Amino acid sequence: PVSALALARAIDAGNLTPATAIERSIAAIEAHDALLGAFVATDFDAARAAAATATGPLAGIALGVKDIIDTHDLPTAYGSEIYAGHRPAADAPVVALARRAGSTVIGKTATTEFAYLQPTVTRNPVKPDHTPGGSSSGSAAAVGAGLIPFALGTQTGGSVIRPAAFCGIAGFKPSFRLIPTVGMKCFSWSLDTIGLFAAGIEDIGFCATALIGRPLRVDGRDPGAPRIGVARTHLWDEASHDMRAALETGARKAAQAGATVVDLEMPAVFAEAFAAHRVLQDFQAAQAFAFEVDHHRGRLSEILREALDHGASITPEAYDLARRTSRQARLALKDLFAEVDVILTPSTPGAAPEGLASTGAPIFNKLWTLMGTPCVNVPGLTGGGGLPLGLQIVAPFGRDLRALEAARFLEKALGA
Ligand SMILES: NC(=O)CC(=O)O
Repeated sequence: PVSALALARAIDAGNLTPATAIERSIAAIEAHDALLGAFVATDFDAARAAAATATGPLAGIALGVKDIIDTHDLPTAYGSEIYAGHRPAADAPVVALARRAGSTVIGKTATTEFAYLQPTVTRNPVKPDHTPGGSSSGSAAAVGAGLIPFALGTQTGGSVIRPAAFCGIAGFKPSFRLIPTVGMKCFSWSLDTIGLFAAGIEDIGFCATALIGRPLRVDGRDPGAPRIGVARTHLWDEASHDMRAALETGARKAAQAGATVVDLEMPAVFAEAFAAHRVLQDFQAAQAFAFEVDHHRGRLSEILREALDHGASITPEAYDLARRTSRQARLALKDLFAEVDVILTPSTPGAAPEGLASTGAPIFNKLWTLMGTPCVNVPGLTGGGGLPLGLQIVAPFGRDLRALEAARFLEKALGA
């Protein structure tokens, strides 16, 4: 993968121009994307024109925008034929902010249908006969393949952390509502979160700082060793042998690097909140997609129709109970983080599944998306067969810098 921070430093030093940096990304996309299938729309002439006058911290940084997020100058189809050729009148605010910071939107990256579970055509950059994960498939694959240094994605279940893990790159799902979701096709208004993909943790911190103007950089800093709680969760039996070994390796190397590492028992309320995620998500999606169900039901995938029908069957009382359970779990987080700074837990059940029929399971992500806590995928480990395995760092709500600092600590402890 290409480091956004290294590119920005070369440009700042006058050793590279933004135009040349963008040409490199264009050449890489032209050379490799026919096989990878990471992009669904590009406009290289517009990208060249933007790069020629780019200024700001992200000048020369080619940005891939997940096609669930509106752009005014590129079609936005949300991964569905229903919206083929759809041209929003305006950029989503997150895209406008990225352009304002100097980045060049080089294309729209492939999303699964409406950012749910029906896969798109994108392949895994490490092993093309495996899935790159979803729903931010194109963004993770494009960064993982080194085509671009920075991409935007979204997460409602596990759609940033899981593909980042499968593609061997850094993924950041910030605290809920840190970045505006306006202009992103809504799936669930209580869960939808915009996230970032980049080569490593320092690149994420650099891009996030430039994008939203918060001090989130972790390069050139040493905040000290974090106190880490290892959470195997109630889903531990679903983790593969490789992922179990990876978590133990991450815990051991963090301790060797000076971190305090303890095992965390997750109270039952978190398993209840995990179950509540589906109720809340599907209930909201059934309403968010009322238009598509009423006008284009036959053009929805079976897996999405099932979720929307399930959502339509949920009573307001059951939905309200799910919200109460979520609130109880968020309150219980205070106790969980009493003795530790961050939580270490798997990013996925294992390595990227073979084939493109599934984007894998978001089971190690959904709880944290519901909690609204900042999550970071830390790359660096691999399983049998050489596929990447990601470890997830979770920090308390609003402690995004702490999440990134601990993620950088772990990334260094793993050898990067
Ligand atoms: N939208 C989502 O987050 C669903 C998934 O995890 O793939």
